[in-house]
Amino acid sequence: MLEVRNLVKKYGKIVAVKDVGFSLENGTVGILLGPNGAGKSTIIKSIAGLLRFTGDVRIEGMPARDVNAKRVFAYVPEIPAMFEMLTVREHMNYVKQAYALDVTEEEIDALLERFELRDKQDKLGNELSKGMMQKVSICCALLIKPRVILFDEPMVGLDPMAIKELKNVIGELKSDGVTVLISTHMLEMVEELWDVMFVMEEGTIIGEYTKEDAKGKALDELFFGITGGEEQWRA
Ligand SMILES: Nc1ncnc2c1ncn2[C@@H]1O[C@H](COP(=O)(O)OP(=O)(O)OP(=O)(O)O)[C@@H](O)[C@H]1O
Repeated sequence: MLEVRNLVKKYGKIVAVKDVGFSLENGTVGILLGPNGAGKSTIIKSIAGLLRFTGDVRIEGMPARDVNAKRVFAYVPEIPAMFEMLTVREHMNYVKQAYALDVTEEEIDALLERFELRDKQDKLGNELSKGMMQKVSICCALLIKPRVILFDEPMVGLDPMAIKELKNVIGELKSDGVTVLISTHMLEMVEELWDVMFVMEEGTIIGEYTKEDAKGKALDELFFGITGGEEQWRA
């Protein structure tokens, strides 16, 4: 479960996130939608503990900064950060050791296989394409077996096979009761996955809809309805 209360983030005089609050139950997929600059990444980075902010963020009921919360939390950033001199497999082993995970080499093999990285496992971080880095980042996040996972624009830069696999993974996480929050512009990619949609504009959540509220409407139809139409979005 993920709970966010009274989240405010300022960059100097710019108030990027204005008193945002929402919660996501176990086994639900929340989607953060909104135009460029709405504050989506700032929310994701605040939850991930990468920014100073005011407010309260709880992971499985624990303050997000608590080490026990961090143990069950994973974050896949928009721009993957690699260790230049570690191979793909060494990245996985690094996470395994840092989190003292009880995962086998076979489990690592299976994850690498899923994301077509098995034959790239000996490549160094600085020898990878952006899409490969993203896939390594996803594999490292999944290795933790998190209870709460955040994805910032996860589909951008992935090839169709990886997008398909990622969608399968998100479906499996959901069935396993994991809480998933995804920030994205690619509405069509998350159409079958979402349970709750949070529409952001200028640092606030201006609309929150569940799949039941949507009554079969497509995600883009709902989104453009709330934000004032497709023309405004494209402007
Ligand atoms: N490091 C920073 N310093 C100053 N202002 C920032 C910084 N990062 C973001 N902002 C500002 O905060 C606001 C929210 O930005 P944020 O990146 O959270 O939006 P976003 O919804 O994720 O946008 P996008 O869809 O373009 O990724 C914007 O006005 C942006 O200019």
